[in-house]
Amino acid sequence: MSPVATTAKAHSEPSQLINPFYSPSVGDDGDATYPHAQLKPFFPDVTWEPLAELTVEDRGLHADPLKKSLLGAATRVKNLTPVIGTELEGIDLRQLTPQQKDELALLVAERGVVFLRDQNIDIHQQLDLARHFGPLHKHATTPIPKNGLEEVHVVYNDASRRPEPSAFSKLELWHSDVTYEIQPPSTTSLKLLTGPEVGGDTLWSSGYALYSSLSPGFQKYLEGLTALHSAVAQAEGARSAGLTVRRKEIETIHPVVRVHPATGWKSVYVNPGFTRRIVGVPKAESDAILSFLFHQISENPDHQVRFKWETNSIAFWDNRVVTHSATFDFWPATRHALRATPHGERPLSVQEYEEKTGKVAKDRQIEIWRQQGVDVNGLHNGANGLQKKRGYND
Ligand SMILES: O=C(O)CCC(=O)C(=O)O
Ligand SMILES: [Fe+2]
Repeated sequence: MSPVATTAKAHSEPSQLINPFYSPSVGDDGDATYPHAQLKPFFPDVTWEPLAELTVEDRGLHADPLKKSLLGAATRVKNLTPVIGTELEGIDLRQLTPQQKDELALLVAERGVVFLRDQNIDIHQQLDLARHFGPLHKHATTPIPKNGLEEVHVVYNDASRRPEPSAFSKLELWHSDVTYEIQPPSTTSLKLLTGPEVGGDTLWSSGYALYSSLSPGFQKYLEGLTALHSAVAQAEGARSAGLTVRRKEIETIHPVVRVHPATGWKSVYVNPGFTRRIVGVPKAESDAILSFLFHQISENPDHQVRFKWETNSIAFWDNRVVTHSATFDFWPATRHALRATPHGERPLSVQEYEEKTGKVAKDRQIEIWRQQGVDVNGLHNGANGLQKKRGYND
């Protein structure tokens, strides 16, 4: 018999509702021919202690800023948009040296998300690579593989249940992973094992670009704020689907603008999936600010990249500086992917970063223009500065 209760629903996050897009987890029956049957979703009936404080030092801090060893080994380095997303060709992730792994961490930190195709790295090797970036996170509610690897988060959908798209909004699906944790994830990877011929793309949105798009007064205002991130709805969604919540749900307050330890760039750190309110301001103000930021995350195409997966594609994203959202347009096809999720540092506000490092935190866009020799005087940021000169809506 399958170890998975037939009523259990395979789901990834966020599951604020019982997510209709996630199909029931089926047992081994009929799976004999599926090569990844042992990696299909399974919900262990176990519980874990609260997470202890972890020592984490970002590997990007150890990297050559020019990333010569990694980029020199690639046959092609293709930026997919100016602000987010790079595809690397000619690299075999199984062959990376420690130096190249550090450079990959820095590249992901700078570009938000990095894609590689045709990677034969298996899940054990993917976990080992992830461990280079930090101690691995175990998710409290999403499925692990049937083979029992507790540090793997399984993404799985198939024909057995038809999605009901009207049940929740697309905005709610945008998230950064498990931001309610005290030390939320850093350089996270997802590898696609099986996917539809077309559809099932994933989108990422840059928190650096969102920060850069705001006016100086608003940037300063956000830099002084903190927000509450909550695991409660996700845990309740799991319980009402009959699943065991493996670690007690928590709520954590993080800065609204955090600084990436390796790039020193400021990034907006709220997300529709898990951020519930801004602390210490009237509720109406919190609702308005979060709604504005959430809509910028989900609707501003200038901040986004969209990836079309193939079997053996892998994405590395830095959960500290991007949000992401899957699409669910591929039913009845099967889509199966595995995630490895290192813990990062406790998020640092601008003030904390500057006090700790003695450095000044930067606006990514201004910094890049400065490097390109652009006269940035009077340009408080990218989009707004240029639009002012050009006129709106021309
Ligand atoms: O299915 C996807 O493309 C992404 C799912 C997701 O949000 C995750 O694995 O973190
Ligand atoms: Fe996610």
